[in-house]
Amino acid sequence: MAVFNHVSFDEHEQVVFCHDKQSGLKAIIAVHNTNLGPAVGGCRMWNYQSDDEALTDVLRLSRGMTYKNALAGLTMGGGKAVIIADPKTTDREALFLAFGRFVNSLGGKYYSAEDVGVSTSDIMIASRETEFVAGLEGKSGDPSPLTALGTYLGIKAAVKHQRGVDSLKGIKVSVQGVGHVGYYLCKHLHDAGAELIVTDIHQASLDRIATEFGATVVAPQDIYTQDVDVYAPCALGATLNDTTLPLLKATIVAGCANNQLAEVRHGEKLKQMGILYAPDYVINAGGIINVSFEKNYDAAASTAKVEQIYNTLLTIFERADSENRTTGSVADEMAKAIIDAAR
Ligand SMILES: NC(=O)C1=CN([C@@H]2O[C@H](COP(=O)(O)OP(=O)(O)OC[C@H]3O[C@@H](n4cnc5c(N)ncnc54)[C@H](O)[C@@H]3O)[C@@H](O)[C@H]2O)C=CC1
Ligand SMILES: O=C(O)CCC(=O)C(=O)O
Repeated sequence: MAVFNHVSFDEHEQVVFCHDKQSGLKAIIAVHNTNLGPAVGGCRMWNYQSDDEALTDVLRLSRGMTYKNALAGLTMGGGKAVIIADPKTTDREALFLAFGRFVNSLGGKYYSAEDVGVSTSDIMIASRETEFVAGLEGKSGDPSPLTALGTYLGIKAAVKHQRGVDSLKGIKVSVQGVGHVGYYLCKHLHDAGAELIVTDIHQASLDRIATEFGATVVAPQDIYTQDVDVYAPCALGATLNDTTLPLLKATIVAGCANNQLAEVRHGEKLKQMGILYAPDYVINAGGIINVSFEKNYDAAASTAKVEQIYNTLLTIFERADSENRTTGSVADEMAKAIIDAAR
């Protein structure tokens, strides 16, 4: 398994492979860039099919955090961790204590938090071994509601830019993945009068959304072909790829998932298809913004900063149009300027 020659290696500062025999923990922590401050990003727990799949994920996710944190105006670098294990594992205490010890061993170069498969209670366990975790109960807590708020405002910005309207009433949105963030996003969209078409691989999560928000439920493979205005990817990454793009009927892609584009060229393809893409790390920054308030938590200040995502996206959309570029390349250029200036 190559690291330095890996296709997703992007001058990462440090990649740490962690193994704890007693708990069985197998994890990888990737510190991408610390120009702006200590690397901060959540921990994902997933049933990776191979170590290489886990490495690819953590390299891509940590790079995304560097760009996300920079563009959100945070004095934090980018990092991420993955734990190679079934996210439904019930015996989690030893695992997260061991994870906390590895995070601690980095001495504050990397701060961890929640991501897919990892909840606030897991991070609370890790916090018994390290101070370098965030998203704790009694402090900033679960980041998902703020990620959902930012994503909802990002959808509004995209609709405003493309159609010139402020309201989401009657707008059809397909949501792929109704977990922590997807649930709160559906609530915002439902309250705003949008029509929801949802999918997930967990029936119980779907039942809740159908009951509470009157959403139409479709099978996972059918989500791409829905006749909707907006497709909101809110599960795992790389769902915008050669197979799915030709199926899309939506004219806007705006969701909370990290690493939505399988490759950069899929951003070009979306542009050619006339589909407005809200760059993932811009629209989904609400959680990390909330986490950045961990030390002196101030809900109003956090919410106000998350609300800035709306204007940041409008700026990106307008620049992409006027310069005839993809929204992703405009966002990357803006983020890189901030990261390089801090070097
Ligand atoms: N939780 C947060 O605050 C943040 C989350 N994100 C990203 O947002 C996405 C969702 O995160 P969470 O809601 O926290 O995770 P989650 O694990 O609570 O929810 C993900 C949902 O997607 C479903 N899912 C998985 N594979 C699927 C498939 N093939 N088709 C349909 N559904 C599928 C899962 O069953 C689950 O319900 C992830 O990509 C995460 O990295 C990004 C920023 C912050
Ligand atoms: O929201 C979080 O839990 C931390 C930030 C993060 O990992 C992310 O934005 O992907």
